[in-house]
Amino acid sequence: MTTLTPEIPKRGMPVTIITGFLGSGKTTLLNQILKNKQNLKIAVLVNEFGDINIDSQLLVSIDQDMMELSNGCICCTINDGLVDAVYRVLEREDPIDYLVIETTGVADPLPIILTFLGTELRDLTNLDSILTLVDAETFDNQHFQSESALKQITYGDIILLNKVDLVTPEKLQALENYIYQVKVGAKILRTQYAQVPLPLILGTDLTPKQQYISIAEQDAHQKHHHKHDHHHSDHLDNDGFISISFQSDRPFDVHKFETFLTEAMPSGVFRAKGILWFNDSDLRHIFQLSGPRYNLHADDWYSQRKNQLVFIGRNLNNNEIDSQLQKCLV
Ligand SMILES: Nc1nc2c(ncn2[C@@H]2O[C@H](COP(=O)(O)OP(=O)(O)OP(=O)(O)O)[C@@H](O)[C@H]2O)c(=O)[nH]1
Repeated sequence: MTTLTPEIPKRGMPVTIITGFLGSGKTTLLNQILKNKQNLKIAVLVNEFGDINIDSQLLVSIDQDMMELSNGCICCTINDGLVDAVYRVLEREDPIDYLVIETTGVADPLPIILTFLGTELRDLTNLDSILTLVDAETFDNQHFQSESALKQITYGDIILLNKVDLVTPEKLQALENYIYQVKVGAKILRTQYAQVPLPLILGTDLTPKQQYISIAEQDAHQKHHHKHDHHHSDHLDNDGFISISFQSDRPFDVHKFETFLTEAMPSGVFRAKGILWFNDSDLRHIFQLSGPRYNLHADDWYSQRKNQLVFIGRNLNNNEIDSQLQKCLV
């Protein structure tokens, strides 16, 4: 990772949007940016699909420049929340150099792009680039039967083909060929743990703004004539992903939890993450499940001990997951 900081243009607060499907490495990239930002004052906006914000607790630096938007997706249900949050960043007394937004894994980037280029935010901000993470291990030409996963590539100014450590060179080449088919002339960077020199991804001014401004103007014109707003994203219906959360002030029995993972995890779960408290440990355990893999790693508690878990997938039964987890509590 180079230590150079990018040249940031002066007009309007630059904004970079990080998108990519569930578990592709968005929070990992955000952490790389925060670790290597040097003197750049970066504000971070993290949007999570579930009603508990796990990601914000896993960021390297959590301070007043970080805002969470949980319990909905900024591309649809809580778009107003996005606008308000951006205004709060703009109104800060000590000016911010750069805003980075992490979207949910099921977000359609277009409504978010249009929020920046089709409102008065257009003059106050400078949409710099859309970065799209692609999980090289789990992504294929079925793109999880998710329209959003495909749109994330279509609207990505830079595609970070991540997790290259988990696949063969042949699979990587095949994926690149597929991405070039979906997006002619795509800019693809191969990454492991989203490591990339910051000047390659920040301050690049790659978003084709004029193109989106025309779409926004067309939308406004159609709205004026009472036509349907076709850029409202209905991805939740299309893609069928739902999120289930579990919280408890009691610890888990580690063996029971492991049995849950190996024997009772519903097959519809595509992504899970959590901060776990086990009765026989003084450490907090970060739990990550993404596609076929899961891992647990331990570090110190910074907050009151409790269990917090989020499961994202299709056809999930809240009661079933809840009762399985209740049984793991001590
Ligand atoms: N082996 C490997 N694991 C990776 C790589 N990048 C990220 N991961 C792991 O993949 C899991 C998911 O990474 P995140 O950065 O949380 O993914 P995300 O896109 O933010 O996930 P959501 O916010 O839930 O959509 C974590 O366990 C990461 O440590 C990589 O390049 N190689």
